[in-house]
Amino acid sequence: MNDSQSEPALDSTSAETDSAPTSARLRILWSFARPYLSALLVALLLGLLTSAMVLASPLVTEWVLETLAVGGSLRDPILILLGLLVLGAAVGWFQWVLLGRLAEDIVYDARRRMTLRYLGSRVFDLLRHSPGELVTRTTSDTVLLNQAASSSIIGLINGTVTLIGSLLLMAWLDLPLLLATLGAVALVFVCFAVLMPRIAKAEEKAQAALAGLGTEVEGTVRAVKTVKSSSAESARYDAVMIHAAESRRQSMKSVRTQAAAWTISGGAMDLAIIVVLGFGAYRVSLGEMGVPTLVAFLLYVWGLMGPMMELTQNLTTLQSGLAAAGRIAQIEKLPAEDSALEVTVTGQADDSLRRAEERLVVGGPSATPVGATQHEAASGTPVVELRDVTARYAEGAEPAVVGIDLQVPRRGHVALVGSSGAGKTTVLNLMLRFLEPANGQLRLHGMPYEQLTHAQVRRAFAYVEQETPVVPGTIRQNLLFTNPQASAEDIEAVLERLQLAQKIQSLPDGLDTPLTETNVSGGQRQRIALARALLARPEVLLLDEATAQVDGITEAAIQQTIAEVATVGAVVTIAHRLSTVLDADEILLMDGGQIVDRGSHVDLMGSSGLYRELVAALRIETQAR
Ligand SMILES: Nc1ncnc2c1ncn2[C@@H]1O[C@H](COP(=O)(O)OP(=O)(O)OP(=O)(O)O)[C@@H](O)[C@H]1O
Repeated sequence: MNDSQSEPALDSTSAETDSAPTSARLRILWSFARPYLSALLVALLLGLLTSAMVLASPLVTEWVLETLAVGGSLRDPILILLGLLVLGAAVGWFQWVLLGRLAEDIVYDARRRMTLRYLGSRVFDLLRHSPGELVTRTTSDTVLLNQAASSSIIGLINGTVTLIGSLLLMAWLDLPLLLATLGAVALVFVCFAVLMPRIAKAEEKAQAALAGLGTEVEGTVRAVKTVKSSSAESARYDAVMIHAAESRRQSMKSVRTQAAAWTISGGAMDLAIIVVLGFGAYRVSLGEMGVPTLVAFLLYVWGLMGPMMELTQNLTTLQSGLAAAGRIAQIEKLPAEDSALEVTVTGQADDSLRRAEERLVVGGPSATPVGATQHEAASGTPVVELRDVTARYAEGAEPAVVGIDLQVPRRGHVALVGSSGAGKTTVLNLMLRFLEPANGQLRLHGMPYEQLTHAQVRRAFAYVEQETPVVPGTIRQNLLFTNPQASAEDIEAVLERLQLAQKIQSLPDGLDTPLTETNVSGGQRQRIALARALLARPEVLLLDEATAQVDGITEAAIQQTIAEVATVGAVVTIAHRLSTVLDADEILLMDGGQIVDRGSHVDLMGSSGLYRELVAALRIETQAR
């Protein structure tokens, strides 16, 4: 039994992180930056060097002016100024590149981990989330995170150092003038302290609206045919635009507040310059200070805006980054299929990434196929077996199937039939280990599923879904992703057999044409899925027949595929067609989550009223066609 099905799922409302204390959010953010500590330290050092050069320039300027006043040689101070300029530019360039790379490394690493977490998570826990929401977390949240975890940390430190350094040097140059400036500096700080939280809140809300926008657009595009055929464009437009309008409203709030903050602070600093100029000129006239000192002081006042801007901008970035880090960290709540796939999205000082990559990407030793031993083959051990299996989709929910006993022989065709909701798809979900049983056991070649990895179990199967979704990529990639080793001859033969060769030749790039919903028909897409299953040479082919009408060629292709595979391996179908039922070696009749009868078509026609009803319905459907 696997009771971990009840673990909390990812919180789609983000309410938890929103209420998390800043210290917890900072810890999450830091966990993203920590692996790059050495690069961060170098960037910080370079930043401090730049600050030192920025701070030194006015003093050297003062020296130039003083030298000019006494008629000395300007060579040394000018050379030093030029040296500072060149060195500052070089250090600034290097720091820029270093921070840019650091930011990209952080975002790349986060995306890598998130993708592995999605791929390794339990199917139905992942499906509970809207793809749009997961897309936003992987794309835009990671961008907010990278800025916060790299440049904003450095920017905050640099800004603080430059600001404090400037103030100290200004105090050293002339204390009374500094006191006259401090009023303006204090006004700027109060202004930002009051307005910044509002800016951050608005940006956070704009980001949340963006996630909603992604979800709505994604859902609308995906269901565009239903939307159009039900003339629901207006309703979908409204649903999308609510989020777009909210994003604009919040962003405008942020823009207005930022404009106010910058106007007030810019005005305050301009005022400070006028005060310093007036008061400074007065003190020069009294002989209490020299013109060079006044100029140097003014340069510091002009320069003050720089670190203050740096501090406030980076504080805003940090705020958005903290919220994004919180949302990204929630991905860790997606329950993994097994512990080896529990990639930590934060706190990267572990080897979970390597473990998961070995499992999912390079297919380590765990993906070794489980074959039947000669003894098992001889003794007729079923390839797949369900023993008294009960399963539910969520803790506390009604079981979807109860006490299922079922054996799939190594060769032949087993058909599952039953009305809608009878539990047929659930049986396939269990076989593919998308769902864990609450009770009972599944076995592959006599080996309990618990002793095998998910990859080992799945290697035995090829699964043709009813809706056969298009996996992004070319037709060739779609055909080969279960068996990349299939030869060109194999592909050609399978395409010929399923009457796809001509269609594919007619496409502009043949097999290398991207597969989309529009360049092949539904039936052709289904045949491509069958071709993929045939190329995989599975031990067990699982086929969920389309309930909707399929074209004659596709129906014949399905028939042929089942017949061919059943002679060399096992086929389990969810049968929605009379012909499929008639072909089956064993039919399992399901009702209310249980197998209520089993046998051949002839047996069941004699023994089961429910079966006769189902067959009558299929017959009517067939005749109607
Ligand atoms: N993802 C899911 N989450 C929760 N309950 C589910 C889920 N999938 C199926 N169920 C429930 O499990 C039960 C069995 O459903 P299942 O899909 O296995 O039936 P089915 O026989 O395949 O039906 P159909 O022919 O309509 O596909 C139903 O009560 C269904 O509501």
